[in-house]
Amino acid sequence: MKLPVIDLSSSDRISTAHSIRQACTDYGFFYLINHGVDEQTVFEQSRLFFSLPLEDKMKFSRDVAADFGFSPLYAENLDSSSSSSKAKGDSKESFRIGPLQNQRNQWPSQDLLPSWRSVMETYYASLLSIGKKLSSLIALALNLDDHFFHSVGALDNPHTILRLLHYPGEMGDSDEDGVVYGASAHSDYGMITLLATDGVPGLQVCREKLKHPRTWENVNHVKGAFIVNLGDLMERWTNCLFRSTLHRVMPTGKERYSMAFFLDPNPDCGRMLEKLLQ
Ligand SMILES: O=C(O)CCC(=O)C(=O)O
Ligand SMILES: [Fe+2]
Repeated sequence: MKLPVIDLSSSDRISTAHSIRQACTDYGFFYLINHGVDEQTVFEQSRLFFSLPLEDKMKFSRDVAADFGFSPLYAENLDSSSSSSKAKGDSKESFRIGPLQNQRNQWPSQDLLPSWRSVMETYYASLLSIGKKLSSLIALALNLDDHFFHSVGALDNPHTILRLLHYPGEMGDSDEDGVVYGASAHSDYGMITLLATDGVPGLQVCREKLKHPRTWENVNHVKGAFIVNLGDLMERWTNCLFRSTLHRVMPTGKERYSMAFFLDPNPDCGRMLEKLLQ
């Protein structure tokens, strides 16, 4: 599948906004290039964490209340329609980092992984800044003022999550409960997701989520590009003009790493929006 490419460094914001509008209407997915971030050292740190023995990783096991920290293999099933309680979860392990100021974040100690926290914090801050730039382009793409998402408070203490992912690469052997996925079919929930992948294939999208049987197309890795996709909230906010596209990760037999940054609004901004629209 050939997704549109958006150049974040282009000085022609109007034409960039036009391309974003087209990409979000047609696909809900696009590549973002020239964003100025090198994610290789972040991938290295992520690999270091996931290479730790399971018992060490479990010490950072997700705090249920805050949803931050480590989540082991099969702990999660992203496909809400696969309701069988027997169904095996997704074949991936993950580590979630919430807003940097959140006290519930779990950080491996300096003795364990000396550069981990600082590398993650720097990456997090860069992604937040890219996400904010992108949201002003998305506002322009919706024929709104480029400060729109700022002015409704969406980007004031936004609800951000950086999710480091590791797919061990085992081929999902199907059992009586069905296939084991890397990440089962889902759409993201919020506003914008910025995804960095390591070049190992597996990510697929389904452009027509209401059509059955579903057709899945591979999303290729483009070196240095983020894969951007929109979440359900953006689809809803735009009355389905922009798409929140169904996607999944299939195991290919190869180990795979990715990092998803979810930029979701401040949970209170809905009230501001409602007032604005009255
Ligand atoms: O690992 C990937 O490429 C996709 C991950 C994903 O879709 C998610 O975490 O929401
Ligand atoms: Fe996703």
